[in-house]
Amino acid sequence: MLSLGSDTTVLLFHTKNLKFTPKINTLNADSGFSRSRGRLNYGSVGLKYKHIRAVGKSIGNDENEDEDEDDVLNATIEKSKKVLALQKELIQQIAERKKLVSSIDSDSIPGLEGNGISYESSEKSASSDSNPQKGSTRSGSGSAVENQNGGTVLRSSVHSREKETQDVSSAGINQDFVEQKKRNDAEMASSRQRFDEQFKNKRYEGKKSIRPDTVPKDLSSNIKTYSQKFENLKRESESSSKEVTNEPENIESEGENPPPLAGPNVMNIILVAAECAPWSKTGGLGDVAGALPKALARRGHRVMVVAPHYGNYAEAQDIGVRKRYKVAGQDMEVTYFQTYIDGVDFVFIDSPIFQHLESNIYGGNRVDILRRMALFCKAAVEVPWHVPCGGVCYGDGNLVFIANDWHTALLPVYLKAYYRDHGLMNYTRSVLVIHNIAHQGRGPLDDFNIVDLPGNYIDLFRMYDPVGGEHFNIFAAGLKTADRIVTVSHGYAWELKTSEGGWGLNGIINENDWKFRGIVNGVDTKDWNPQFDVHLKSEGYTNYTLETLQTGKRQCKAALQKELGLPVREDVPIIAFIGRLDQQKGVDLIGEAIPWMMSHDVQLIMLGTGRPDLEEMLRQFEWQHHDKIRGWVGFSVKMAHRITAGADILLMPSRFEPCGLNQLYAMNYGTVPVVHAVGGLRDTVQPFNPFDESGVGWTFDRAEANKLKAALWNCILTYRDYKKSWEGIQRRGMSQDLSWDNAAEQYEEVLVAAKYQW
Ligand SMILES: Nc1ncnc2c1ncn2[C@@H]1O[C@H](COP(=O)(O)OP(=O)(O)O[C@H]2O[C@H](CO)[C@@H](O)[C@H](O)[C@H]2O)[C@@H](O)[C@H]1O
Repeated sequence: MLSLGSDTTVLLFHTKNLKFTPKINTLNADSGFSRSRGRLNYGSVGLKYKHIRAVGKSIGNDENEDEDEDDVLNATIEKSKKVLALQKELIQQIAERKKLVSSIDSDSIPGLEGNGISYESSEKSASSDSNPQKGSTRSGSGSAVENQNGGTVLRSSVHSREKETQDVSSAGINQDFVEQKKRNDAEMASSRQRFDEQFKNKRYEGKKSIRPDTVPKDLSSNIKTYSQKFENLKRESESSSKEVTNEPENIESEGENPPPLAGPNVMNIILVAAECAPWSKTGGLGDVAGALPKALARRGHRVMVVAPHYGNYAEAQDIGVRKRYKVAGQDMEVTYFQTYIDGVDFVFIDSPIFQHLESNIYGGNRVDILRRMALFCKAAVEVPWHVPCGGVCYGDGNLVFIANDWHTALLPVYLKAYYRDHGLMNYTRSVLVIHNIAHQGRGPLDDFNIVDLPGNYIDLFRMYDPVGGEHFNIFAAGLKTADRIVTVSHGYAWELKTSEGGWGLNGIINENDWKFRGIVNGVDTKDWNPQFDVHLKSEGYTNYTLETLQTGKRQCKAALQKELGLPVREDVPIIAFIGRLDQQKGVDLIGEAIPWMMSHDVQLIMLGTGRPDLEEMLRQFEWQHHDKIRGWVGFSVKMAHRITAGADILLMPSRFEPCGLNQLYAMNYGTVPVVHAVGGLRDTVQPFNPFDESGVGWTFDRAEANKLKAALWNCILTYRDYKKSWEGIQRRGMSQDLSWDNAAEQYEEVLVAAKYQW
């Protein structure tokens, strides 16, 4: 019989399933060998399954086989126990680490007052190990301590903070600190890496231990028994770990889940936006800020959204952290509110200048808005240092910010000017997303004084165009400074590089083409899903699915007609428009087409706010055609959902449309889009082809009323006379995977590219 020395770190197996090359240290030949077994060393992938036996197929008598299977089972259970012990140990470490960090004063970040950043806090906050600054041991400023996991944290005092402020040089940055910080960085990074690896390996081992696909194939017959025993062990472990702390519940249960989809690319991501649904929303940006982070979190990343605190949000708690920042020479205090929903940390920055603006986010004069956005970006960059989420700050290692539109385009600039230029936040990157290039944060060059940057930074903002002459342009500076640029569709990515579509920034975008990419937005399939939509649960509306499309939609249509006081008729097509009333959305083209539309048997429902003349136009049309038109002037999320469900056709004659979300929502609800083939609309609405019954809507190639009418007419005809084709269009629209998951995967590629860019 061929046997193995039982203490050898060895493998004996002849399985085709395991592809690594084993080291055979000891191998004793014997007669009557019936199977191979031994120990596996997975060292090359960081796993040490020293006590698992890999059992080869087959040969041998039954008695031995039973015995061996028992052995195998016992070995597997033994191994499971060990993995659980490891998990417990990890949980214990986390609990201890939490205790440690909560006892640490976070005020260890040096003052950068000359650049408008000041640090005066009266609270205690936890700090992450990954923040190299916090490990600074500059004399008098604090003492670095190594925590159990190899991370380093700093104790500092109010005294030390004052001293730091005095030490700030005329350039605004403490040079002593920077030098010391650079020396510490390497040490800190390797200590961080040690911790990460230790953590990762333990998590991985935990996962490996129970995923059937990681158990050698020959054990498959035992998996059932094994799983049963493992479940018992797990339950045991669950009850004991809950006593330690409630947070690691996730970590422990990770053993049950597959590894994160992001695999080794898992990182810390902070999306920063001026609006975030459902708390604040004027349009698509709010939707994206509310949904994309959740999809990134589903891939295994640690994700945070930072938005201003415009109102009192029931879910968010004041975490008691206070910081002060200077904006245009004025000292401003911010506080932080935080909540955790669907795997994402939502952090709201509170300041008197944001309060009560929830329905007027971009209100006020140019300077007011600029001051708000400057304060917001300054505070947002430091959130990973100051705001503990689940007890631990994100820190600035392995971190990527996602800034959005001109409102947060200052963030990449601050990240560079205040930190990266001074050897701080070395492992932090920024990505800037263009949702709409038409708004750029333009102003006179004097606006540079408001953003508090070193004089040499003015050139990043300086722009010239034939209309505005020389001016100050925030978007331009953000695009140049960000590590990567994304826009929200491929079509718009192409358009942005043209003089017609780039709105003066096409030159910069072309120069930075190497770091620029289009990624089509997705749909929040929890919020915008006819099956679960909370706005369809009352007043005659109903939830529906692909299977119940016909009955469900019919019921929603009747409820909508009833709610709006239109004749309740099943046979008349309802045409809808939802959106901001401005030049971009082409509402005026609908206005031009209304006399023609009214000559046909249709109903038209328009929901929007914006330009006063266009709002007035909506009211007028309703007044003139009261039996056929409803023009709802206002912002109503509930009505947007109900219209999307109850209408047959959604009109989007946008002059330009970076992506467009309403057409995606419409298709999800079996509502057929008729759109101008531009930007993201062209990417997402495949025109109907009656010959092969393909496509999901209608498109027209120029933003002109006649083109709109022609496309709409074909659509109405199909609705009336070709019911089968109509249903096919609806079904194809609903069957698409429009979720954020695809987009999140592509964002991840961009974030990884940014991470490895130096
Ligand atoms: N009166 C009203 N009442 C209730 N809800 C209303 C409303 N008016 C608009 N909405 C809602 O606001 C959102 C609008 O999203 P869009 O993507 O169509 O446009 P927006 O131009 O704001 O976004 C920009 O950013 C997004 C996100 O990247 C891009 O898709 C888009 O092309 C770009 O112009 C939708 O959720 C819509 O239902």
